[in-house]
Amino acid sequence: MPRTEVAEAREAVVDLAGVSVRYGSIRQPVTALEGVDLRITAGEFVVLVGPSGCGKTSLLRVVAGFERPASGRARVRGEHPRPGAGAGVVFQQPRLFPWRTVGGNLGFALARLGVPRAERPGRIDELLERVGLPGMAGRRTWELSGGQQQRVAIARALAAEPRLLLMDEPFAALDALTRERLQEEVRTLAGRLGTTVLFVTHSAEEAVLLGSRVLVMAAGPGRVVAELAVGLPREPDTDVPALRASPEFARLRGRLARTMRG
Ligand SMILES: Nc1ncnc2c1ncn2[C@@H]1O[C@H](COP(=O)(O)OP(=O)(O)OP(=O)(O)O)[C@@H](O)[C@H]1O
Repeated sequence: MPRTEVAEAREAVVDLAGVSVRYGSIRQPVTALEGVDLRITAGEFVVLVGPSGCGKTSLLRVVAGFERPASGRARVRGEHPRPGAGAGVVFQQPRLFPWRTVGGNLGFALARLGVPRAERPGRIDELLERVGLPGMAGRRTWELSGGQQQRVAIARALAAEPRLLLMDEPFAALDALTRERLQEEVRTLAGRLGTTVLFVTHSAEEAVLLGSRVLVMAAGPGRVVAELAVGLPREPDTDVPALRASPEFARLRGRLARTMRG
């Protein structure tokens, strides 16, 4: 690897120092986050876990550029975070364009990325295949179930093959089988493309399966209280179903669940 690439690989993609986020009024302030430090380097898959209200979404919103910290410093690749700066974002709700078809939603994203018109139908079919919705390009989004809509939103984020992917409980509304399938898809894809991911979940199992590093947060005020390095294999050809069944996976999941309870 040339020297510049080595330096880039070590450079922080996300760099937060002493970040605090406050909502509400001066009379009734809500401190969602207090003094959070977070450094994520290229290719890391960082998962945030913690009880409801501990500031996970707020942290993601700071990195996405939707929320400005009340104090502290936030940088994404050395710059102030701003929406549309290249990070792919998947929210808890799908937020699709209701007036476009499924293919229209994906085609719009591909067009914005400069994918030539002639290549778009093939790319759309491939993306829908990946999220388990083959042949659904012509459907209206309102004809889809909530879980199916969320899969379209995930396909839209994957379409851009972003270098930074921010995901806020993206699989929460899906049935167990679809969730497992998409966990495997996102894990493999991120590994193959070297995508840096910041992912929010309530599930210790999901956190250990996906994350190379898991940060445990606590509320009142929202902060990071523990960190777990996950040393499970991440090569693109990893047999993920076998990994799920491995004793090491069970050990890590148990350890994280205990930390989350404690
Ligand atoms: N727009 C807002 N106005 C006022 N308070 C807010 C706002 N958004 C979030 N909060 C408060 O900030 C705190 C952190 O919220 P946040 O959504 O970041 O937590 P979370 O860990 O993502 O929660 P959950 O797991 O339930 O999604 C909570 O106390 C919440 O009530």
